[in-house]
Amino acid sequence: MKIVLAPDKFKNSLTGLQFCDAVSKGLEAVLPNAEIITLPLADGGDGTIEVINYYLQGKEIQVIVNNPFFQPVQATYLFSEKSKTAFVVMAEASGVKLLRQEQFDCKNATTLGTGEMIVDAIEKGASKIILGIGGSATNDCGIGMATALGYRFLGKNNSEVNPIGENLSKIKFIDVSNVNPKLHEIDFQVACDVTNPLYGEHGAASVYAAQKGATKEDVKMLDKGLTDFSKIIEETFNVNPQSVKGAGAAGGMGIASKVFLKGELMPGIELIKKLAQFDKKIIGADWIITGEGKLDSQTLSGKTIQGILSSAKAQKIKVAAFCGAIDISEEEMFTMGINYLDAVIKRAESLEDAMQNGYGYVKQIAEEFAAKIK
Ligand SMILES: O=C(O)[C@H](O)CO
Repeated sequence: MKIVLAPDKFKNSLTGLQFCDAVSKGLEAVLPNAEIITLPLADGGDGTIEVINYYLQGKEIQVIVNNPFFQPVQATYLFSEKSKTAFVVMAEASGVKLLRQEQFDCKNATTLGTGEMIVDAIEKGASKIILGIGGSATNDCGIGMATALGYRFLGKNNSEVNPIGENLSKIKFIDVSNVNPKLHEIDFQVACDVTNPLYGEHGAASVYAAQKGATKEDVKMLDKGLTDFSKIIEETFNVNPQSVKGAGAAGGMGIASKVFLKGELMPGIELIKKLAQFDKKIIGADWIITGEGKLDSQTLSGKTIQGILSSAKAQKIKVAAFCGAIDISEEEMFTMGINYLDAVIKRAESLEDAMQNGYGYVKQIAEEFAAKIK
């Protein structure tokens, strides 16, 4: 029997790897001869660094860069000397997680620090960079990041424009003559957390800027900035930003990654599945066991479990989900393609007990499951 363990994290309770450890122990107690393969996954958000490092076997690199408001901050990225691959998460340098809510002010924020992490990775000799975008405090269409890489954004009288969202409409010309010469030797893969277009009703500013401190007027001004700047992008790179899915991720970092880095954009889960060689490693499996903190109909749209279900369906592999809590009906579960479902909360005395003793409960769930499929 071949069983693949492919969980997301249980937020504030178990990491994906702890889940795999608990489930392996539970399965081995009942099915000592089963072949168990551990492939933790993530969608590009929280917990992704740990999962990526499982596959990359990289070293944590600490570097001082600019935070969203041009102040020094220590940011961490991963680097694997062996595969010359770096994994850079923009939120480390340019994310809302660095700020208190009252500091959110995306019109004045920059992605410069993300570019500085990329420069550091290039200097370390990276030939491939995986860039996770999302959770940003910015709406600068990636001009801060691009500035760190040598692009110059010029306004009236060829004056250099400070790389913040508020200034996008001032840009008349992009000077590419001083771009870091090593930049285009690097293979950039970009994990986007959303698929929004750059501007308009569903664009970066209209949908996300208010969460990052923009007033109604700011949102309008930022959306106009993205619209104006998209024309400059099209003139310079011959790419229509509005036709790029995910262009509006992270305040326009989606399109920035495409035109300035020549990166390939994809949903976070798909990128991590690729890194894990997921579709290859699950060949011939009898079961895939997945899990996450809470399973509800919303979780199933576009997140980690959805990515697992699509791969499992393509190879006709049965799926079991062990979750913290469940908020879907049995009918929904079958429609989604889940064949077996159990939850920690059914056994725990309270939410606190479920969170604190998740490991033991998950192991128990795995033992019961193994006894049923034996
Ligand atoms: O950073 C942001 O703007 C959101 O996470 C969407 O990408």
